[in-house]
Amino acid sequence: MKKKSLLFILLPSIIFGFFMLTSPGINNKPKGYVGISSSGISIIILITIILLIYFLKYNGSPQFAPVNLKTEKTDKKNDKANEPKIGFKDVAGLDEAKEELEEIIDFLKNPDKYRAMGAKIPKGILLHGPPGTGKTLLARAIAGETNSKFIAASGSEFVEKYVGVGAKRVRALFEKARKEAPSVIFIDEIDAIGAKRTLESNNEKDQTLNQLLIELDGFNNDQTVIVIGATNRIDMLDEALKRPGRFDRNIFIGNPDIKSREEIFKVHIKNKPINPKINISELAKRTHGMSGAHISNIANEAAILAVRNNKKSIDFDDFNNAIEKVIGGLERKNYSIIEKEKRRVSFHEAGHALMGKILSSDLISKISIIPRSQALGYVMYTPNEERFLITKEELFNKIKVMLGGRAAEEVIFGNISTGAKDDLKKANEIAFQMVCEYGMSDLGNRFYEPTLIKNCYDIIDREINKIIDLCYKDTLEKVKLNKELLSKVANVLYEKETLTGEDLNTIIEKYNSTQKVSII
Ligand SMILES: Nc1ncnc2c1ncn2[C@@H]1O[C@H](COP(=O)(O)OP(=O)(O)OP(=O)(O)O)[C@@H](O)[C@H]1O
Ligand SMILES: [Zn+2]
Repeated sequence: MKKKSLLFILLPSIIFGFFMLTSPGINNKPKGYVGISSSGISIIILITIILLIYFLKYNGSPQFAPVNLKTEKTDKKNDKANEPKIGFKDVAGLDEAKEELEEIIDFLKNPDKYRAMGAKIPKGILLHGPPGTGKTLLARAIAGETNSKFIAASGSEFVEKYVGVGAKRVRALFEKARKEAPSVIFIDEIDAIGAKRTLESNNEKDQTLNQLLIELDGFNNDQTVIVIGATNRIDMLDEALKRPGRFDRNIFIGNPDIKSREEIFKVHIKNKPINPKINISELAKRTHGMSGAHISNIANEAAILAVRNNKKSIDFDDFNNAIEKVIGGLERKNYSIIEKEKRRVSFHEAGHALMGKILSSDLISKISIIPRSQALGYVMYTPNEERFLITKEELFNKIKVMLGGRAAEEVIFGNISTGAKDDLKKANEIAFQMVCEYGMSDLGNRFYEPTLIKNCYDIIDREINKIIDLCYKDTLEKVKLNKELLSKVANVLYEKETLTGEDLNTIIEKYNSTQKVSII
């Protein structure tokens, strides 16, 4: 019986019983007497006891709490028998992530091969990145590719008031996964249980997290179970969770670039009647900064609009209106700013890349104008070689690469923007260390203790200023000298949104072939 219906029957009957038994007419008591007869008392006590037991059983005591209250929902989610199997072909783009997951897939497919070698089996993977980028989809595809059972849960399902309930659910989840192995456990919003523990301890949360750690440690090599956690806030996770043997691999799943957006569109229009004149790359171009979930939403909206207008197939207008609608649902202001500033961000990032190439510091692995956490774009480097010592010249070069973004903005637009905040912070940190820790300024071979730094702040500040100024002047000069190449890189970046190190080399080589003297 449902909790609510029982309450509806029992509560009125108690009240009714009370009034009946205390009513003077019924019990033939003298007028004014409001006492209760002894049989009345026993009935009320009996009903109260029944009520009390009921509430203790279902509400109060954690021992009685049903384990995994949401199994119904989770089971529904997991019961993929009637749904078509999802594989990597349904996940568009995300090539780097897929490549990283190859090994996990191979393990799930051929666990014995790894066991025979005595190899430690990978257990936990964290997928992190903005919402709607395909983390759940990817986890599902791993299960599909390997014919494993997909067992999904959300971190918030384990957050409970009563001590021990969350932990019990974690145990039940892993038990189920072991029973149904090979299996993939997917815990969305893992930060809800895996958040950093603070001094104000919360017994229930701590127990749940501890249970998760115990389960992760408790796997042995015979069990083919992989745990995938997803979060938008990897910085919030407790370090214990990221230790070797637990979630020791993390893969960033970012918003798609223009090519990936095109592929995502293709996945989502596959089963829809589409006007053959539709230019998908144009759709991709118009959805800069959007996630896979937005694109899937657009495809669906476009189909609805086509039905509403009694069309036989979805045409460009439907897509256009759907894009407008989704943009309208996003914070319109933010979105249009991202779009408008795409050109400035392209030049800014190209400025970093250009300086990186000229000064041949660390290898550039990727340049992107797809927003990532706070940054509107970024350049990723792979360190050239394992190094412990860095020369003064190399530190100068690092600062110049960091200032390359601002210099490019100044050279191209004639003004500067707030976009260089993080670059300036990092450049100033290096300059500060050069002055106070490495003895690389005009103040000589000095090391400044914190107390001394306070007292000599003015002269230290002047030295930092000198270093940054010197670097910026040189950076400006180099950017001006290579303005044409900068524009070439920025324009391709604007078009493609991400460039690999190789793409960058190709652009430079092509440019150099048109020059008498090659600059880089
Ligand atoms: N790379 C992709 N290829 C195809 N479809 C995608 C892709 N990324 C997202 N989608 C679409 O967006 C929907 C939502 O994606 P998903 O739930 O996997 O995102 P998520 O990263 O798990 O989001 P959240 O962080 O909000 O849980 C998917 O069901 C799919 O339709
Ligand atoms: Zn920058």
